[in-house]
Amino acid sequence: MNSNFIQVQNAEMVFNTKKGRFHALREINLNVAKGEFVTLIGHSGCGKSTLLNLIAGLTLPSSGALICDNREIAAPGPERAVVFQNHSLLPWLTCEENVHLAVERVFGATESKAQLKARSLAALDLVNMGHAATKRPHEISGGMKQRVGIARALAMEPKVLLMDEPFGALDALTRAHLQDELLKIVARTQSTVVMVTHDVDEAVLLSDRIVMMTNGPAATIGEILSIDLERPRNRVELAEDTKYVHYRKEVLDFLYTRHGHVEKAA
Ligand SMILES: Nc1ncnc2c1ncn2[C@@H]1O[C@H](COP(=O)(O)OP(=O)(O)OP(=O)(O)O)[C@@H](O)[C@H]1O
Repeated sequence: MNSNFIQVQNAEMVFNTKKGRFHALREINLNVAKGEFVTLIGHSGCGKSTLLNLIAGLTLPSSGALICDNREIAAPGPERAVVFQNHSLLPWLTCEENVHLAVERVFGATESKAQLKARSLAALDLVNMGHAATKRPHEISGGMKQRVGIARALAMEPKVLLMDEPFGALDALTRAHLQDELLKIVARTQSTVVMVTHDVDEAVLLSDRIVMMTNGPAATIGEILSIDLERPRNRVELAEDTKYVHYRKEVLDFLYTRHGHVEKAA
C-alpha cells in the first residue's frame, strides 16, 4: 500500500483580508495512504475546509507543499473530485446530464458516446439513483441530490474523493442512510477519501483515521486517532461496541475537554 499517496508537508495558510493578514493554518503535516478514509474534525472555523481546498488545489498554500500520487498539487484536477455540502448540480440539466458533464470532461476524448452514457448511468446506479436519470434537481429530494453529486464525483473515477460535509444539510435518517451507502461504495471502489465533518459518530463510523484539529487562528493538527474497527461496519452493532464507544469518547474529549471552543466576543 502506498502510505504517502497524499502528502501535506509543512503547509501554512495565511489569508490577506481587509483587516490584515489572517493566519488560518500552521505547520500542517499529513500523509494519507492509498485507499484510506480520513476525516477532518474540529470546531467551526478551525480550517477544515481550508485544508480540504488545499488538497483539492482550489487554494494554494502560503508555504509548504502538497503532493498527490507523486505530483505536486498546483490546481484542481479530475483525479481529485470534490463533493460539497450543497450538491451544486446544474438545475437545467437532468441527473444523467449532470453526471455526463463530468464524465465527458474526463473520458470525452477517448471514449464513444455510448460508453460515456453507460458510465453516467452506471454511476447513478452505484448510488441507487438510476431511476431518476431523467429527472431534474428540483424534482428530487435533498438526499437524492447529494447522491447524484456523489455519483458525479465517482463517475470521474478520481484517485481521491474529497468531501466537505457532504451530509451536513440532510436530516439524521437520510444522513445515516447515505453514510451506509458511502461505506459500501468506498469498499467497492477502494477510493481514497478525505472528508470534513462536524459529526463525531460519522467520523468514527467511516474513518480509518480521524484528524482532530485545534482551534484557530493558526490552527494545526492536534491529534490523529486510528480507528481499528473491522469492516464492513454496522452502525447498530457498533453502538454497543466497547472500542467504538472508546473512540467516540476520545474525539469528544479532544473537542470539548482539551480543545473546547471559546466563542469570541462580537
Ligand atoms: N478566503 C478567505 N479569506 C479570509 N479568511 C478566510 C478565507 N477562507 C477561510 N478563512 C478563514 O479561515 C478560517 C478557517 O475557515 P474554514 O472555512 O476552513 O473553517 P472550517 O473549519 O471549515 O469551518 P466550518 O466548520 O464552520 O465550515 C476561518 O477563520 C475563516 O474565516
